[in-house]
Amino acid sequence: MDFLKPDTVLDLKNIRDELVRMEDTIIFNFIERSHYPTCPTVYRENDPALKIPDFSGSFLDWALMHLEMVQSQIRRFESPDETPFFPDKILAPILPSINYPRVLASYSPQVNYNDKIKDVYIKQIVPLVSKYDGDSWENLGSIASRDIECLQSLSRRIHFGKFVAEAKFQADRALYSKLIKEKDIEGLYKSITNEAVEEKILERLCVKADVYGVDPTNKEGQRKITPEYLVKIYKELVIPLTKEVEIEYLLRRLESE
Ligand SMILES: O=C(O)C(=O)C[C@]1(C(=O)O)C=C[C@@H](O)C=C1
Repeated sequence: MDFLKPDTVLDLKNIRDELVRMEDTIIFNFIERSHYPTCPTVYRENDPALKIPDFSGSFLDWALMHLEMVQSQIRRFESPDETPFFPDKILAPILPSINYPRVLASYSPQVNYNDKIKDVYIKQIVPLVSKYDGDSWENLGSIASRDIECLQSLSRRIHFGKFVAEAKFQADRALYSKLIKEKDIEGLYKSITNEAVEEKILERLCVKADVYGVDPTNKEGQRKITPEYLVKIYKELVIPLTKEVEIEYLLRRLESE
C-alpha cells in the first residue's frame, strides 16, 4: 500500500495483506529477543544500580525516547502508520515534509495505545519470549534495542486498526453512524469482528512459528519460538488491542463528518 494514494490505503484487502506481512517482522523480532534473558533491570524505573543522569524512568524508556527524537527528525512520525511512544518529545523533521494526503480522521494521533502496549509487552510478552529469567549486565544495550524493535513493530500492527476501522466505516456509513450515535460498543465490536479472518491468522501463525522457530536443517535443535506462545500473544493481546484501537477510533468518527 502507498500512503500517497488514499485508495490503496483504505482497501481492506491491502490492509489485511499488510497485516500478514507484519506477522513476519514481529516473529523475527521476537526471535531476536529470544536470545536473551528477561533482564528486569532494563524495565525498572529509576534503578539505583543503573543511574541515568537527568532522567526519570527506565533504561528502556531512556533509549526509546532518544531514538524516537532522532527518528522524528527523519520524518518517522509524519507517516500515518507510525505512532510515537513519547509524543511530547518528538521534534520537527530536518527533512522537508511529505504532506501525505489525509486518510484518517484528524483526531487519529490521539488514539495512542503505546503506554498499554509497552506495559503488556514488559509484563506478558517478555517472560514468554525470553531465553530464561534473569539479568545480563553485558547485554543491556542489545536487549533494549531488541525490545524497541519488538515494541515498534507491535505498535504499528496494533495501530493499523485505525485503517481497518476507517475502511469499515466508509464501506457502511449508515450502520456505523447509527452504532456510534447510540454508543453501542457491543454492536460495534460485533460488526468489526470477523471470526474467519481471526482463525486464519492463528492457523497461519502456528505454521510460521513451526517453520521459522527452528533451524530447518536441525529440527531437534533449540526452538526459538513456539506456536503455542505466538498464538497466545496474538489471540490474547495483539488482536484484542487492535480491536480496542478500532473501537476508540470509531467512537469519535462522527466528530470528523
Ligand atoms: O481484518 C479485520 O477485519 C480486522 O478488523 C483486523 C483483525 C486483526 O486484528 O487481525 C481484528 C478483528 C477482526 O475480527 C479480524 C482481524
